[in-house]
Amino acid sequence: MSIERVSIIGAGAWGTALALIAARAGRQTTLFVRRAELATDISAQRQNADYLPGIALPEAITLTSDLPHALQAEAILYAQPAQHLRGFCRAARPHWPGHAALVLCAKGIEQQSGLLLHEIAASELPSARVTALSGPSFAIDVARSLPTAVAIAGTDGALVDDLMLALSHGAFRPYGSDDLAGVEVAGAVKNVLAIACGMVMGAGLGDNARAALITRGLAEVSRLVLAKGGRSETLMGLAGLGDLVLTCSSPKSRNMSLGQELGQGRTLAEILSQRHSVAEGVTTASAVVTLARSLGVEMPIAEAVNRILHQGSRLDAEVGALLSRPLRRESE
Ligand SMILES: NC(=O)c1ccc[n+]([C@@H]2O[C@H](COP(=O)([O-])OP(=O)(O)OC[C@H]3O[C@@H](n4cnc5c(N)ncnc54)[C@H](O)[C@@H]3O)[C@@H](O)[C@H]2O)c1
Ligand SMILES: O=P(O)(O)OC[C@H](O)CO
Repeated sequence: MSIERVSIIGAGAWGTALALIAARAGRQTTLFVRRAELATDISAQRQNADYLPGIALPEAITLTSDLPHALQAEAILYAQPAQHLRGFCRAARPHWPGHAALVLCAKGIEQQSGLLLHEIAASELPSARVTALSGPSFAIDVARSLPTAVAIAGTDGALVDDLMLALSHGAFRPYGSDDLAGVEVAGAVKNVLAIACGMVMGAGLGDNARAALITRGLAEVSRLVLAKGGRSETLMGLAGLGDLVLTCSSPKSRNMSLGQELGQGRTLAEILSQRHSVAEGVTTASAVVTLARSLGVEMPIAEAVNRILHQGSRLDAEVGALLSRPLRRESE
């Protein structure tokens, strides 16, 4: 299938960057904005001042707040926060075009159910051909045309190939994968681990501690990926190690910077009250704990992050508990 029309749902930083990718690749590009006045503002100013200030949006990107109109496309890229996917699917269902691809570009797990995003889409939007786009990709770097590689995953190989062709251009390079579950789990859990890394950096626990967290975090994500039917090779790829390293090493990450502020002693409520950007790891932390427990997967770092974020536990107590766990073989 030739993909000419690409619509992006959500005009946050990532949705806006994805619209730039599609337009630069020569696609007929529509960016769906929930609020009509914001669509008018962005259209008039040709920039998204709230989420990607200073980045010019070409005329080739059409802004709309009319969902049925936005759904007139061969590929529909979902770029709102993960917790809103179910609501989007329900709103889109009556208007969903026959064979359109749904590309999940959010990174998270549903808090109530512990479901992955493709599982929500399969139940709420059964006619959609579901794929996911994930990997190390700060929106601002993509918007500035800095070199970026991502994974596009789906079980329909021909569709994955079509999406790669439709979105690749210049410095933006997608790789294909058939491991939808692996790519999704890796992309969601890295946000929780980035909060953990931010906390240890904010508390001054040092680079050794962060490297240990990244490595042991990778071990626990691997267990969850395998339990969800994904493959361990995916963890060595862009959506796995690539995104984990990026997000756990840069204060440009909203998740890592939120963790840093927590590590410096601020409360979650204070931090969230001063931000308008999403840090998906906050909701994913409890979702991943629910999911891991239901599958009998041990995830001590995610459990610790969840207790600090949502149950009032202290960082020093959680670090002490992690360090005093029984000694074991690294590959167990
Ligand atoms: N920013 C990045 O660099 C980046 C890169 C890759 C993936 N992502 C993922 O993309 C998703 C969106 O992140 P972002 O960075 O664009 O967010 P953002 O913080 O820049 O923007 C917030 C977005 O949430 C939307 N929103 C707020 N309340 C909503 C509601 N009630 N219903 C529906 N939408 C609502 C806003 O319209 C806006 O699109 C997240 O899952 C994130 O993990 C972000
Ligand atoms: O800013 P973050 O922490 O949401 O990370 C953004 C992207 O997921 C990085 O790949």
